[in-house]
Amino acid sequence: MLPASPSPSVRCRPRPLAAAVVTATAAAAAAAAATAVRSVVDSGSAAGTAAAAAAALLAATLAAVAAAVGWPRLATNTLHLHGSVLPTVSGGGRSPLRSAIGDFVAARRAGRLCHLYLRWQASVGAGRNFQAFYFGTRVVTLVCAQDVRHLLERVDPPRNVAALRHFGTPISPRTLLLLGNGAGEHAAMRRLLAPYLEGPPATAAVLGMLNRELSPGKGGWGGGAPVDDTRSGQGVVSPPGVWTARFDAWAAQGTALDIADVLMDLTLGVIHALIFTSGWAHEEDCAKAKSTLQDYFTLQYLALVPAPAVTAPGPLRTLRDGGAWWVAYVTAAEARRRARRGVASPPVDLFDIFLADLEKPGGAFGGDWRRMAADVMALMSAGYDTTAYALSWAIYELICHPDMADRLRAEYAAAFPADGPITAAHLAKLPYATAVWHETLRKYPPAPITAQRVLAEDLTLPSDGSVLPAGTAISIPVYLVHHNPTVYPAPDTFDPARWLAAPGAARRGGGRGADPAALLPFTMGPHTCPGQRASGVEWKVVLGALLLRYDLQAVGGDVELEARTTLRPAGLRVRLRRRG
Ligand code: HEM
Repeated sequence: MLPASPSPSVRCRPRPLAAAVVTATAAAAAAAAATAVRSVVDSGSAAGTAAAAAAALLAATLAAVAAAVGWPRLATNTLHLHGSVLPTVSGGGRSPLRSAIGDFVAARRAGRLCHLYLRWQASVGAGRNFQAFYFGTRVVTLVCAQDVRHLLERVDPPRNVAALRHFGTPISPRTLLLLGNGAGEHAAMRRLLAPYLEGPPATAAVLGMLNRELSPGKGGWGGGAPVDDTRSGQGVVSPPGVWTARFDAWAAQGTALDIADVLMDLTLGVIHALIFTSGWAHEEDCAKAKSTLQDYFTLQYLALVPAPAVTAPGPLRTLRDGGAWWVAYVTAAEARRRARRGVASPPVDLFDIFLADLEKPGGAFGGDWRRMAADVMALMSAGYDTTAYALSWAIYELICHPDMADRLRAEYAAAFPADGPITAAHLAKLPYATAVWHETLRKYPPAPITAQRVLAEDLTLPSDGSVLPAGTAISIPVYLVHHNPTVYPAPDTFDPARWLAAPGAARRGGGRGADPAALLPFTMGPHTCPGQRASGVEWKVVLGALLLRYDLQAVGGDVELEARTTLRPAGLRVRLRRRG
């Protein structure tokens, strides 16, 4: 997933009146210092003159430092120069001198970012937008769903590229994740992806992979009576898919699975199938993809931890280039293989679409190979942990709520085909599973704090008319939006039924119905997640396959919310027991 960043990159914009106030204050301080010096000089003592001059210099320096450091707070909170007075969080970040950055870094290290944001929210009041200072720089945090939607859908400011640079620099700085809307490059890329990734082809690719690899074999999806697979007269009985065989073996051995890890592997295979369906034999293909990704992460890690790009010394730069080269090499090798086979027309998968675009004058990639390699890696790495965590959290809640698991099982058993592949039509018959999907994403948004944005122009917030100046960095903790009790009553309760009642009923006092407009796990607007359709299909099929075939049991200690870039159920170990 995209890394959230605390990076304090933008200073509040000075305005002429405020500049005049600060200048006048500094001038007054200097005049006072000069008067002090003059009076000592007039008294005639040489030692006294030197001491007074030093004291005056020190005082002037301190005044200048205080003015510079305190400027954003003074300008915004005291002088109202930026048109908005948002509440400031208590604890760290109350002032430029007591910066929030220490709290942020400590919370991120400890995997407690959501806890920190909840504390901040509590200090300013539920559902209120707020600000925090990071060494004199203010970052505005939007929590009001109406403002978040307006920002993302209508304004769509670019992500904070400086804070995200490490995500794309190793391969290309012009990967999808780092593109603003300049010259329409981002929009062109999304147009290229949309017909496949956001339409029926993605559903078909995900279902194709899962029908094959999660196939229950002779028992059929319902896990009931064996289906006659020998109609062909050849006595062939279809074996379970490779993933089903794996799960069966773990169940037989009573293995306590780190289910999030296991599901990350499975999801990587699904995303890989989206990009490379017509590639090598699938198993081999996935193993290669995994090792490529692992190598890439290792290189990225080695190259980018702690030095920022500008200060990275030679060897680190070389490593970074090594990562770029490696990904470009792997992508080019697959392209060569396909060229030998001949270009598929119409394209079969995303990689075919990318290759065709590269050939086209004026294509979305502008003929740039490295950009394509970067986007292949972006797609591979953006979605595998998020989907896996969404599945893992649902499993955790269903273990805690056996009644919900039973209801879901009954729905899946009725909807999934007794024999043959699962299709989109089968998935459409799962209203309760859809409610559990929404409630899981609400309570545990896999990307709890989305990538920071930077305002290109002044923004008026629709909720209260606050004006945020151009250059302001905006943070969007979706986790807080989803835990706002005025929007979602009893936000800590896992209650899929919210999504079955009439929308908005809760706020009108007529029931528990949740407001879909405040559900933002994939964010909104032009930069919204393009993988949401694929992840939804995978989530439904995998959950159904597991529930129908196994009883799920949690083993081990407490499950903790581990919130760094993504939201992991730390400590969740699950044992499977074959049903029936
Ligand atoms: C439950 C699963 C997932 C969640 C919760 C999720 C969430 C998100 C979020 C919050 C963003 C950032 C949007 C923004 O900055 O406004 C994002 C972007 C992105 N996601 Fe996902 N994602 C998921 C699965 C996937 C999958 C499966 C893929 C790939 C097949 C994927 C590919 C991407 C890409 C490429 C972007 C960048 C889009 C752009 O910049 O235009 N995601 N995702």
